[in-house]
Amino acid sequence: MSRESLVTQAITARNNAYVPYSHFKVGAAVQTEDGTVYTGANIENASYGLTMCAERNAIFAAVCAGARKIAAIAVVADTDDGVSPCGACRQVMTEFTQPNTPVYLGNLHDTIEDTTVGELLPGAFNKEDMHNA
Ligand SMILES: O=c1ccn([C@H]2C[C@H](O)[C@@H](CO)O2)c(=O)[nH]1
Ligand SMILES: [Zn+2]
Repeated sequence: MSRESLVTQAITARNNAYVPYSHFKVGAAVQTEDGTVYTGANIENASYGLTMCAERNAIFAAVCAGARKIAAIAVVADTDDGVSPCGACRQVMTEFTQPNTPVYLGNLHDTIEDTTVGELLPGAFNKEDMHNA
């Protein structure tokens, strides 16, 4: 699947964002190692801190379906440049990817910035660091 196609699926997923507080819709799509795509959108709550980001919803959908390895991630929002994932999402991306896993940061105007999970969170804490786990 092309990066454009993954971004297009993230843009479609964004339509279902639930954002009555910020009015800032975000969409995400992740491709697993077998090629299946899972999508997510941000879901807010009257208790603001319970909000869940689009990226994590997409990753968790893949993991709930049994996937453990994610091969590519796309995130989109109505931003001037590609949207920048929050720190929590960067850490969750790290759990199911490799440092060189591509991340496509898009907007609604055909911008796609290419980066990687390792560039988004250098020096991330990861499960290989935990000798006793
Ligand atoms: O990468 C991001 C950045 C923000 N948000 C959401 C959280 C909240 O609903 C809204 C404003 O922060 O955007 C995401 O889903 N992903
Ligand atoms: Zn986030």
